[in-house]
Amino acid sequence: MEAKITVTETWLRKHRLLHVGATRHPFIHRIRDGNIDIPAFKTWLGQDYIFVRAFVPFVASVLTKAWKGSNDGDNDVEVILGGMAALNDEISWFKKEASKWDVQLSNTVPQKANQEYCRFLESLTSPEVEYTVAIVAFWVIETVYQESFAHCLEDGSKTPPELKETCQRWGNEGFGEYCNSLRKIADRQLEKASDDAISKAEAMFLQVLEYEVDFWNMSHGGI
Ligand SMILES: Cc1ncc(CN)c(N)n1
Repeated sequence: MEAKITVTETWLRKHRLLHVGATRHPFIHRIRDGNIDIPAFKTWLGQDYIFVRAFVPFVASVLTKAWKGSNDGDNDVEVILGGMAALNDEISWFKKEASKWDVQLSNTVPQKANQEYCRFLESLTSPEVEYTVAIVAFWVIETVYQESFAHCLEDGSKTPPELKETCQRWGNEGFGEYCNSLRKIADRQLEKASDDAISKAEAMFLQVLEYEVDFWNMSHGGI
């Protein structure tokens, strides 16, 4: 018997070009090919630290929605809580990495694309954004980084040794399993969602991919 195609699978097929654009961006290709220019990496590092700090309240809002909107037997709260714990480590890692690369985090000003993305995240904390839509956004945000950085660790990649730890942070198997758990939660929610909620969630899927592309663009001179 053929496995049933999930909603997220249909979106990934339908919007393949945009998905590839977000997960195989030139910034990632340059890391993987060993051609990354260090100022671009440092720009990404400083900007992503700002993003991650804004990501925490968004994840907290998803956690609240999971607590209200999932059943006792589901482990949504545990999965999201695990993500929050990882973010705590991530913030410490950014501080350590910034000092290694001589990036002054306190002097880093968010660029336009980052400001807009952070503002968007803040808008998603509203109780009016349903759990299904919020969990889709969360899954896409985490998965773009997982797929992008895992690509830099595949056989044949020429990622410079000093950037391997960065790629491991999101490209490791454990992070991949966590992203799969988020995807399963999203698909379970989508299975029981109204047509209207599914359309909103699909629009969210596309919007997050676009924000991610703009975010990568920033690191190589885009605004
Ligand atoms: C822009 C962006 N997107 C996703 C992630 C993964 N948490 C991140 N750190 N930064």
